[in-house]
Amino acid sequence: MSRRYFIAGNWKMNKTSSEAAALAQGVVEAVGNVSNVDIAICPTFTSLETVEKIIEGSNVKLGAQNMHFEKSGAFTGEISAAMLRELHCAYVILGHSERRQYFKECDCLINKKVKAAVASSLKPILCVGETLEEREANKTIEVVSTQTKGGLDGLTAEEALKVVIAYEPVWAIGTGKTATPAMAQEVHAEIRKVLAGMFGENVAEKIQILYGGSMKPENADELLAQKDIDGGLIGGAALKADSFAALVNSAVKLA
Ligand SMILES: O=C(CO)COP(=O)(O)O
Repeated sequence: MSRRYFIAGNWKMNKTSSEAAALAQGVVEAVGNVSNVDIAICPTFTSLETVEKIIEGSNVKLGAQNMHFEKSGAFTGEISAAMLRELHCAYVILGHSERRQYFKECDCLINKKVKAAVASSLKPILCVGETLEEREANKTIEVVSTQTKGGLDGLTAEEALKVVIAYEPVWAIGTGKTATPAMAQEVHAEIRKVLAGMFGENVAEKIQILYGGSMKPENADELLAQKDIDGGLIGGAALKADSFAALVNSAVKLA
């Protein structure tokens, strides 16, 4: 496969800076030398600087969990792309279902953030995924296609190559319920078709599409073995260095 595997940890609103430092240290010790798989950890804003100092010089990259699309200004409580770049963030998670659900983020807003991230040389990890209700109404492909198109609207093919997509079925996040490898593969293949339609097949073949939703060491091998699953965006299992390392090692075996 020409695409590299990518394992990213989304720590969500967990870990104080001192706790984050300990976890980052554990991750670096376990997988900091891995070179054939892309690895990132995404702590809270308040821990970015601390974590960056720990992972510096290793193969573990830094990511943030959100950002504002404006460069600066009167946006109390918000963080800009330039602020993240100065802390050496390489990635930013955008459009996570928790942001869509609890903070009412829509495709149009997420699209502005994706464009602002790319313009600042931050790689967006654009999250898409259906709710249980949408899956039961057979709307999975429609929802995921709309979110993918909406999030990437107006990007050039060259810009699209800087984006990572994460398919995260909402009903699988934090629930212990995982999409079966076949279910996930089906949606990943559809996302790649949407990308091919927007940017051409050559570009679509190069874009990493991660799976997220109760991914853990016990189910990772089978998920990662699917043709269009290029890695994982990990929540709960990324909060312990040993389980995160086990996930990275699943990818290492297949790489
Ligand atoms: O939302 C997720 C990653 O962004 C997945 O979370 P869990 O791995 O805890 O299900």
